[in-house]
Amino acid sequence: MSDDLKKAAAEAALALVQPGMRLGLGTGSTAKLFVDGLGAKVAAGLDVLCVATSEATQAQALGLGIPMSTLDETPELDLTIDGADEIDGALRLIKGGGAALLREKIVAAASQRMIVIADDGKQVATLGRFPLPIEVVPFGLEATRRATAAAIAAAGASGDLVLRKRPDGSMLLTDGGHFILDAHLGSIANPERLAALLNQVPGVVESGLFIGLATAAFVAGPAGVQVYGDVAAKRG
Ligand SMILES: O=C(CO)[C@H](O)[C@H](O)COP(=O)(O)O
Repeated sequence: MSDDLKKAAAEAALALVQPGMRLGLGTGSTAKLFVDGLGAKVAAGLDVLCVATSEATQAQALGLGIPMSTLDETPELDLTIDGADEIDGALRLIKGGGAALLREKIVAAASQRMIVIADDGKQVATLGRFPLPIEVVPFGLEATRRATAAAIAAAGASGDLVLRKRPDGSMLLTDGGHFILDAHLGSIANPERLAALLNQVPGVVESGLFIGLATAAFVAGPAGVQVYGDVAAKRG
């Protein structure tokens, strides 16, 4: 998808940033464009304090001179801007294509508002065409894989679970030192039930189902940027 659409979504989100805000910075190519734009604003004098959702975003932000904090020092954030792999009509998301789902979910949950920025290729009627990332601890991998498959079946879904590797064939490790199983489900009829069942599997750290976290989305298409949800709404 063209960078122009991602940039348009990122710029719409940049317009929401106010001096003094505590921001969560997402991960991925769309979030990277937002961080680039934020860096330019900081260079021009904007005062913000940010928390990154990955080591990659942390390095990018520090390189741009953006003041960075941690959730230990700054446990409550005003606004998180992040990308997504899929968005449905209820602002439910699949995230984790960039392997940052765990920190992304922790940062989103610590934010009053989470606004998704994406191109319109990410919009779906039903989640699941994008393989669902499931972060698991390395210990007991095969047992966890079987229990995860059983949880997926209990939620009425099915599909291969593929251990994510790097392009060079080595095992992918997340920033937290975990593995990722990508669940190729095709469609997820009941995301809430699947998320709840996955969360009960010992060894599963988190799934890439983000439910009730995004408060709004800027989705860029050829006709411009569409706004979904309420950009001012805060999570209760
Ligand atoms: O969840 C993510 C990383 O873990 C990303 O937000 C998601 O993969 C979208 O990335 P991109 O903007 O590059 O399409």
